[in-house]
Amino acid sequence: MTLDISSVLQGGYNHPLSRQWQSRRGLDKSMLMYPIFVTDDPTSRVEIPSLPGQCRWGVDRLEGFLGPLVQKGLRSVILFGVPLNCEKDGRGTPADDPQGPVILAIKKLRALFPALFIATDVCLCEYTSHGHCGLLHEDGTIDSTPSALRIAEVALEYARAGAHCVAPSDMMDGRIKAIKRVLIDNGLGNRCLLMSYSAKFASGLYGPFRDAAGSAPSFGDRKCYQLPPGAKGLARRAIQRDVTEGADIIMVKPSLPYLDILADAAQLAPDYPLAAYHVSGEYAMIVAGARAGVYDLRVMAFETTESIVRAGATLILSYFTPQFLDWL
Ligand SMILES: NCc1[nH]cc(CCC(=O)O)c1CC(=O)O
Ligand SMILES: [Zn+2]
Ligand SMILES: [Zn+2]
Repeated sequence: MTLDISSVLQGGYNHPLSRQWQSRRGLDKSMLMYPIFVTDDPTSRVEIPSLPGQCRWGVDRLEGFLGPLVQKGLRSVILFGVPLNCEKDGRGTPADDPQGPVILAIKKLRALFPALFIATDVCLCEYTSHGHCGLLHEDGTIDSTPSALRIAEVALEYARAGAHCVAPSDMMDGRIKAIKRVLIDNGLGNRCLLMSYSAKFASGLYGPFRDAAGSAPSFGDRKCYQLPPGAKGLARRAIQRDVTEGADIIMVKPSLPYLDILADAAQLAPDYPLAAYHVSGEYAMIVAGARAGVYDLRVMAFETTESIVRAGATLILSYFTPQFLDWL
């Protein structure tokens, strides 16, 4: 029997941590998911100048880097691949290379830290020659349907490698349904959580990330797939759409300029864990302001993060995670 998308709930609470995310609480360590950049030089550790304190890590370095954080209570990470020695092409072939950094890191982390929840960002922009998040028509516009299918293929490979969660950040129409379908059809529907970057805005706050991941588009921008900053109605529709397409967690991104959208999501999807991505530019601004003497770093990290919780987030993707493990 093939299950309908609307029949499958178990993928959303297969893991002890995803079960905790189903209830609402105040800020604690289990609500933090730490974004990690994994590169294809296994021994490298390269600081990212635009993201002070964050590095690109080779797979062999993950144990030394994450071990102490797991000791301090780190519960989950989200992996981003940064391929530096691969042949990028129009369909992002290296994204699901079995020897690529993300798949190797999933397997390694599953073995090293059995209790750590491993999410993977799913997108093509780090792997396409043009740097866009989907496949393109000849005229350079997005070809949405094959994009969603290709993204679903990549998500399936991450889930097969052992990812507890796949999180598509591409904003292609139909990708949540396509991914959920492929997970169900391959026996992973009840095991792999699908977290949708549902309301992801075309923001100026992704600069440091694109720098870190080498994922800036080589031409044009992402405004035909990421949402216009002023678009409340579209964001609400995107959230509702992803709920009906089978998402287990809804995400809003960036966070502080979009707290109203987060509050809307809490009201539109009250029965879902709600994630907020406190993105690279938000982190870099807070660090820069603290360095300029405008305010205390810790005070602002708490104030912004608690505001995100107040607006309705039950899960926060944060570059401040290592500091919060000391502070909380
Ligand atoms: N699809 C790629 C992706 N996944 C997460 C981020 C941003 C994360 C951050 O800024 O911290 C981006 C950048 C973008 O869409 O250009
Ligand atoms: Zn992308
Ligand atoms: Zn466009």
